[in-house]
Amino acid sequence: QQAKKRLPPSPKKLPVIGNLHQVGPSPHRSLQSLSTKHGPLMLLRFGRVPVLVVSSADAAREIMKNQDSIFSNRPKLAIPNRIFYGSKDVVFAPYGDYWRKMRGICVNQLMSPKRVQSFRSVREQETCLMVENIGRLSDSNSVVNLSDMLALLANDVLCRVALGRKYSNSDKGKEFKNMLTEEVEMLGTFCVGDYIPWLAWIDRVSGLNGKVEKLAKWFDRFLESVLEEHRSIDVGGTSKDFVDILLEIQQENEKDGISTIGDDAIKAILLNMFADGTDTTYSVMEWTMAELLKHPNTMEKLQKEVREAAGNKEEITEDDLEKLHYLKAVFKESLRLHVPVPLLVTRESTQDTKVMGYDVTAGTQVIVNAWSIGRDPLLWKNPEDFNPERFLDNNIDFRGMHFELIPFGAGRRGCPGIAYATVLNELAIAKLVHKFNFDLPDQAKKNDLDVSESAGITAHLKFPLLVVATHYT
Ligand code: HEM
Repeated sequence: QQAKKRLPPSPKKLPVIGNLHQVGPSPHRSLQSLSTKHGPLMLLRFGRVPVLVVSSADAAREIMKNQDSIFSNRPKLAIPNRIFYGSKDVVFAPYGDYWRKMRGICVNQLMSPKRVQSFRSVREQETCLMVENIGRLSDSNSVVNLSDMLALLANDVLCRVALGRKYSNSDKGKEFKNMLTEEVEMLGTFCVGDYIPWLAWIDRVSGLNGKVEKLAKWFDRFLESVLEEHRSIDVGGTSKDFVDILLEIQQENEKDGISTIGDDAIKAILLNMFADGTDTTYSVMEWTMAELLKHPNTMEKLQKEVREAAGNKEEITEDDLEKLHYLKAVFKESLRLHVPVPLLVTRESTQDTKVMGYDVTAGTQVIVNAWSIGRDPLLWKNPEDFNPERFLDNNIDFRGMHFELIPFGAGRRGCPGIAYATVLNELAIAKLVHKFNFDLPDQAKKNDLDVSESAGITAHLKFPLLVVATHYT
């Protein structure tokens, strides 16, 4: 029976670890190079776990559209399980009724178009503040660390939207930011015990378990205090933040006697938002600015479009974004080349099935290499070039319908934060290129801008983006 199975091609494995030794510090790159040898559907083994690696748009469509219901589970992994209160969140919750309920809250309550719209003033105030800060540095001829500015923007906006206020000016805020960085790093960390259970002691001895425990406890204390504050202070008529909304749902559920979402679920959702919603958003803005600095003609064309749309107005606003077609093309091109989460979020199959003629067994983990699909020469002409023009004469989009461009995933488990991320990104980039001309500091000019990638789950620039900004008048 077993012998009749037609499994996808696999590279050679080593005993015990399987193919783990072939996944280097940039897994999307090593998996891409393996897939050029073994094909767009490749079966690896990480320890005892079968892992299907998907590297073409057709294979991704098969997994995330045609057989989406079979591939909508997430594997239970030790680190997210500990951080998100036993997977009581949305991103890592197993596929089923609980996930459906939490996803519904995300899509209909927290991330609905109306709600995203209700935070317009937060976005406008925070982007204006960023422009003022850059303006001050420009007045004193100082170099601007644009990476820091954009990270602060993404963080401050989400803090206001989710928690009702910013924390960046306090010591607590600095700690919060460091903890978030650690959280994202932790989520990208490989836990030996997940794949080779009898070697789980390595995670204890290496100090990994202790670090995760410390982080989880810190966030728990922090979010407890946020919930307590919201319960004791009536925020009145101002627009509701995520904590207000989640506490309201909790109270209504209690009144109706429905199995309620507990405090742990609320804290888990909030942690999802920060882990998935800040680092990714800031990564796209940072890469976009880096590519614009590397491609002065593209920068000029974009500045022309934005400045013409602004006309005599002091500020470009969200109302103007709709007509900024070139800006949208720049955003897409940036997401194509620099997929913020290059391997998306791992899925897992819940039953035996066939994919493109190959047998895939239940319990197989599935990694979709969106980064590699975005650079597939069969889909994209000169894929390594940054060329927004490629999007001007077609309707290819990143909302999960066109599988050659899936930075937000697709299907049931696709990202519910697309609208939130898109409007903030477009507004921030439009404001920057409207108000300033940018150049590289002399030293960087000599060496040309280094756009290499850092290692880790989110692909950032390896070095902070330092620029000289001059006011455009
Ligand atoms: C540029 C910004 C962003 C990128 C590139 C991104 C990317 C992703 C990806 C790749 C997934 C997994 C999709 C899949 O399995 O098919 C995901 C899921 C998710 N994202 Fe995002 N995301 C971004 C922004 C946000 C924001 C701003 C939020 C909320 C504040 C958010 C909340 C979520 C949630 C809750 C899920 C889990 C969905 C589920 O499993 O049902 N994301 N995101």
